[in-house]
Amino acid sequence: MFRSYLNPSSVRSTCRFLSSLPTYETLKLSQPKSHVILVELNRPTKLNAMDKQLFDELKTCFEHLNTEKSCRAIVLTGTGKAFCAGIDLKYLSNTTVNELSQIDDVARKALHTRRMIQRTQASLRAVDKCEKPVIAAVHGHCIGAGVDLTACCDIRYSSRDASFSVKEVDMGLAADVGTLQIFPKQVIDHSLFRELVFTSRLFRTEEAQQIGLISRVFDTRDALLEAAVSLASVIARKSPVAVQGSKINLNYARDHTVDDNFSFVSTWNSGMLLTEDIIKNVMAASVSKDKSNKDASDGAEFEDI
Ligand SMILES: CC/C=C\C=C\CC(=O)SCCNC(=O)CCNC(=O)[C@H](O)C(C)(C)COP(=O)(O)OP(=O)(O)OC[C@H]1O[C@@H](n2cnc3c(N)ncnc32)[C@H](O)[C@@H]1OP(=O)(O)O
Repeated sequence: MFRSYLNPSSVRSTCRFLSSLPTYETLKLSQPKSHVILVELNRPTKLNAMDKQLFDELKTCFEHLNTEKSCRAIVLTGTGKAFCAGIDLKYLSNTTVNELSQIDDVARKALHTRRMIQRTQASLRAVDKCEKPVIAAVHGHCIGAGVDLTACCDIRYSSRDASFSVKEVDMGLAADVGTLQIFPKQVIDHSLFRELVFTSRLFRTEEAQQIGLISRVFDTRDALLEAAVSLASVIARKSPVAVQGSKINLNYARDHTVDDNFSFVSTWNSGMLLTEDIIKNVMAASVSKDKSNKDASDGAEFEDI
């Protein structure tokens, strides 16, 4: 289906790029538009539940895309009928029951568990830390670690059929890979968010929009993917210096004080304002003014980073 997004001018760079991509068993990668990479969680028979291999491959993949010049924006979705049904329950029970049963000392059990949690955190944080904007396109079930994964994305769209659950309380734990660490800095309706966390109850797109988890809802999955890819393509045509600098500053601002944020951006822009992209944008804007173009950066082409 995504081949239909390809246009002839992007085919050559697509082939060059795809041939250099590593392949994954639990992820499917494609390039629907120039500089846009579609990453699909690919365990459809398990509703894309995340096992050790998927966690590991997700980390490798996003660390690779972070430095891949041909990638400027990413759409993250799931194959099959769900976005993600959370952590793989077999993997969870294997790591929390089987592996721990072979360790006697309680401190060593704790350290073993801590390492597993930190490995899982590093996997999802690779999405958060990736300097290219990541758009989550959510359909069907989005449960537990699936919600954590969306917390690590920059923009979240969904189809009308999406349903969500912050399932961790019902599993007997506090969510530890994104939902409780990132969303409290972003959600609008904290009262409803806390209700959803404490009850683990399923919620639909209306409430997901109310808390600010989802910004746009589409009637069908095709419409969702088309909109997500098209948004990614708009972002990918902008100056990558400006877009990636904006993501770095947004993430920094989320994690620091206002004083720190002003200080950081003054140092950041003392170098970045020297970019040729500013000249290109100014020139494109003056041309576009003549032609009444609505997008100031239309017509400007920017070097890969
Ligand atoms: C360090 C800790 C880090 C992270 C912790 C995260 C915590 C969590 O993620 S908690 C959430 C865990 N997930 C769940 O509890 C969801 C379990 N799944 C379901 O409840 C249902 O599958 C469903 C999502 C409601 C969908 O139901 P339905 O449409 O009827 O499909 P099924 O027939 O149940 O599923 C199809 C197929 O997928 C397998 N599967 C679904 N979810 C998981 C999962 N989480 N882990 C492993 N496998 C899963 C299910 O077993 C079926 O497989 P078969 O081989 O066909 O049996």
